[in-house]
Amino acid sequence: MSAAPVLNFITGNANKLSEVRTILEPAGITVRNQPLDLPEVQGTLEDVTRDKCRAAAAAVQGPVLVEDTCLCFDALNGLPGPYIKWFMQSIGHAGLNNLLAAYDDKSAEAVATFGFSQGPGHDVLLFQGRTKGKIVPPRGPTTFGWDPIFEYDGQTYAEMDKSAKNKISHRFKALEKLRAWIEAGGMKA
Ligand SMILES: O=P(O)(O)OP(=O)(O)OP(=O)(O)OC[C@H]1O[C@@H](n2cnc3c(O)ncnc32)[C@H](O)[C@@H]1O
Ligand SMILES: [Mg+2]
Repeated sequence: MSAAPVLNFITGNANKLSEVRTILEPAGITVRNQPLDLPEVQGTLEDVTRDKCRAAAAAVQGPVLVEDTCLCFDALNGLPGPYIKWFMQSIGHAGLNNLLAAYDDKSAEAVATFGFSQGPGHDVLLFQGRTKGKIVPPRGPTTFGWDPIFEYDGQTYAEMDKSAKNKISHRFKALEKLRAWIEAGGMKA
């Protein structure tokens, strides 16, 4: 019998860590964590995650999992995208709504891109999940980032039960791909 898979998820975000654990642990995958604050380059969603993963592997000198989350507004050709963290910190929920005031199209996509590396010098494998929704004035608890302004099927992420979010979220869809790869023996290759 092979040993149960263990991932070292490098993130400083406690909410992300909690969702990843909730989604992967029922599949028998153990998620450890080192809360390093990694530098994040500018570029495509994939560039950002690849670079973050290489930096994490170099920092811990071993196998790592990282994730970068983007919130892409269709009317703005995908922006703020990977820069959503800085937009959230500087203009908040109201400012993000105001960015779309001039447009009828409020549609947006939440994207999670996980990167896995066996360690320094190894390739970075990407696992991406996308969920479409729309940007609305905030509703629900303000526990996690932009959850209150991202509406999916009539409810904001913040209004949904955690278990409901974890069945349709960008993060869940990306982790389904990661889980399938692990179950196919990918981590041992
Ligand atoms: O250490 P890392 O993993 O980088 O954690 P972070 O908080 O810096 O996260 P990102 O660089 O991926 O930036 C994404 C931003 O989007 C927020 N965010 C990520 N996932 C979210 C989700 O599912 N719902 C709401 N907000 C989310 C998060 O709080 C950040 O402000
Ligand atoms: Mg970050």
